[in-house]
Amino acid sequence: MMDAPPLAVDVDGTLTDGQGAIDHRVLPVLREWPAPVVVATGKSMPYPIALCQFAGIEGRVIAENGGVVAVADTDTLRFEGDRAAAQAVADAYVEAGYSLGWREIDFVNRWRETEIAVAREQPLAPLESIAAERGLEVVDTGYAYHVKSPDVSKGQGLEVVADELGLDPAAFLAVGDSENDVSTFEVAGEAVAVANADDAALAAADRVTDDAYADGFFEAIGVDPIR
Ligand SMILES: O=C(O)COP(=O)(O)O
Ligand SMILES: [Mg+2]
Repeated sequence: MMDAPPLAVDVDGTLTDGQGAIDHRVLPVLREWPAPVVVATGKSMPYPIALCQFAGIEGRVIAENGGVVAVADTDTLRFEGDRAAAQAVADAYVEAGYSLGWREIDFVNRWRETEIAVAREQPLAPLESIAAERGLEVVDTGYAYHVKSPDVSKGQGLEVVADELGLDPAAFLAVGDSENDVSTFEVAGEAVAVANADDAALAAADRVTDDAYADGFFEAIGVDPIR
């Protein structure tokens, strides 16, 4: 086998099962991967940082769809996007009679610093029009609607992380499942969508796995996990 490439890996739908639970078999695989692993997610920062911590890997994280980038190796923490603008969209959406759809104590947005996420059970059209009025966009990850600045993306985050690590972004193998992974797929040298991916990710991928979720991730990186 050729040298293992650095990985840019999505979380929800890629390292998880269909219910959002991490497939425990990914933890030793991430830890033993011989090249850098970058976790690139729409979730807020504490989730991927905790994943890195508990998997025993260096904290190299793209959170909030690129809004927050952390590279422990170089003591880097970078923010993009506009939380206040996203909050104004959320406020106007609630003002118009809708709800963000989370529980009263909102762990989805509590530590979110550059965007706002809305539950997918909530109406999308008014959220999109309110966001567009304010120059923001809504991205559907299959797990939440994210109200974000259009110039922020996981792919831009990957360019920052690669630069910090002294790597060419084109050296990365990216694995993901949704619209918010398309920018990563464009920046990475090789892009693999897992079988459960949405149409945007399928169209942007160089390869699509036969297996779904974490099994698709293992297939994408050519690893046979211990069960
Ligand atoms: O937070 C989400 O909505 C999706 O997260 P993901 O980018 O790890 O799939
Ligand atoms: Mg995903």
